[in-house]
Amino acid sequence: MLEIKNLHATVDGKEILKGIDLTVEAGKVHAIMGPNGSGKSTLSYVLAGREGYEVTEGTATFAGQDLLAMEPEERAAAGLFLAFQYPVEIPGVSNTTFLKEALNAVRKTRGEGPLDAMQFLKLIRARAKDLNMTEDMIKRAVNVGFSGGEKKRNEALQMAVLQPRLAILDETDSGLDIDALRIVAEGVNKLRSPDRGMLVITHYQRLLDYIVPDVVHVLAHGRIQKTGGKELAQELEAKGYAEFGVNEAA
Ligand SMILES: Nc1ncnc2c1ncn2[C@@H]1O[C@H](COP(=O)(O)OP(=O)(O)OP(=O)(O)O)[C@@H](O)[C@H]1O
Repeated sequence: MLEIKNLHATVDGKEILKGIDLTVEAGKVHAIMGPNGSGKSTLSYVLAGREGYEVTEGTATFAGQDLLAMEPEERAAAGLFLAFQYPVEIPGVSNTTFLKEALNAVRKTRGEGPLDAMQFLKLIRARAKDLNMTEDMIKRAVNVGFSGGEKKRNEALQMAVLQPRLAILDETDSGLDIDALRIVAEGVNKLRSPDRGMLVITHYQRLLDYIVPDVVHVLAHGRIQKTGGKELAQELEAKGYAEFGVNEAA
């Protein structure tokens, strides 16, 4: 599904990723944990194709395609989804309009016809209900005036509607209260499927109590330093990241 080899990337001329090797198989949930400033968000931005992040060495293939050669919108259309750590606000564009356009663009790539307004409304209402989101929230402009937790729920809604092949969740737990965390995690768990891969980036083991990962990686100093099963997350919670040293930037 996703195969990253020796990935190096710089931001403003500073090398942040220093040789990442990571394979996410279909049907698996991989978690990345690591101290502040270790490069977790940088990795997700590089995979999504965000401007300003320059890959200097290495490769990343997604479903057999050269991911790094694709434009960001081609990556999204091919089924890559990134739930942002800081979701952006889009004034003047309603959640419903935004998601309908996004879904129909993805459907087009899959060779499927567009959903009409009624079909789409039925879909988004059902998915919003699963996440305890009100009708008002799906009609409002994307993330405008949403609380931190509501924005994270909205990311989960986007993912539930778009049904990506590979979902990357960047600190989706931050800003969520305990009930919202459970609801969002349930939403994510519903999306677990044999043909979908997931990469969950988090600081805390708490999220991983709800979204139980198959594999856990520790990212520190721009590289994967350790890989293990779900028990590695518990170990980190107990011991912290001391054994991996403190990041220069932290
Ligand atoms: N535009 C930039 N210019 C210089 N350095 C940057 C820039 N953007 C990010 N960095 C640096 O890259 C490093 C990695 O940042 P990144 O956001 O990937 O870390 P992270 O592991 O996601 O951290 P956190 O857990 O705190 O969210 C940090 O030291 C950060 O200061």
